[in-house]
Amino acid sequence: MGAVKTMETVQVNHVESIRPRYLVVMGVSGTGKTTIGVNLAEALHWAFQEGDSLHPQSNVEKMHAGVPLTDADRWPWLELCHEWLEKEVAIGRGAVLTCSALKKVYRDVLSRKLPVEFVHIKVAAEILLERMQQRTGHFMPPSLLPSQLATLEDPTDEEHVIRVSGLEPPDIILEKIIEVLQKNDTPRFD
Ligand SMILES: Nc1ncnc2c1ncn2[C@@H]1O[C@H](COP(=O)(O)OP(=O)(O)OP(=O)(O)O)[C@@H](O)[C@H]1O
Ligand SMILES: O=C(O)[C@H](O)[C@@H](O)[C@H](O)[C@H](O)CO
Repeated sequence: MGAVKTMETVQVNHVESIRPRYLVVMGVSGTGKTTIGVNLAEALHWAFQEGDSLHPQSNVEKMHAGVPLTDADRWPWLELCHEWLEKEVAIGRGAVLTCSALKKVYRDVLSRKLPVEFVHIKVAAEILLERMQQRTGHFMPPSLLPSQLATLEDPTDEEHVIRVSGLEPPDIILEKIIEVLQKNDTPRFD
């Protein structure tokens, strides 16, 4: 993939019409959560947090060693992610967090008492493997992709989920997400 186009090169009109929202860009490793999340937050002038940065070092070392995380490994991390979202909701400026959020119960932690919505990026497994193999300097080994896919509970039937294909170029994905945010402005109050 070529360098991700900066948002200046992407036609993003009337972003000011989008009210502050709190999005978790989710999906298995390699789907493009960071690539999309960073640029989405930049385009919307919202806060951004890389969920991976909230992992304790023990989790990073475990994944780097090719060992899948367990629920027990993830609960404290998910609570830190929730805490960040809660802080941003209180500020009220809009925010984007990247977090794999593989299971429904994980998504329930992230959205607990908060108007959190999810953007699920979907990419075919063989493309994910290729991307992870080509990626350099990242702690996540491609060998963990099968466990990521096996753990994922697809949020197909869940509410408050924006679904996008991660196969298109990042700038197109960004435009599509922003279009959905502009068209579907139903606040989440459950
Ligand atoms: N839409 C895209 N088209 C092609 N390549 C992409 C796209 N989005 C991301 N990539 C590439 O795929 C790799 C994974 O992207 P990225 O790190 O953003 O994914 P991620 O979901 O955050 O991964 P992880 O959860 O492992 O951190 C990177 O090398 C990135 O440049
Ligand atoms: O829940 C998990 O198993 C982990 O969070 C992984 O998803 C990593 O964060 C990420 O994918 C790094 O590549």
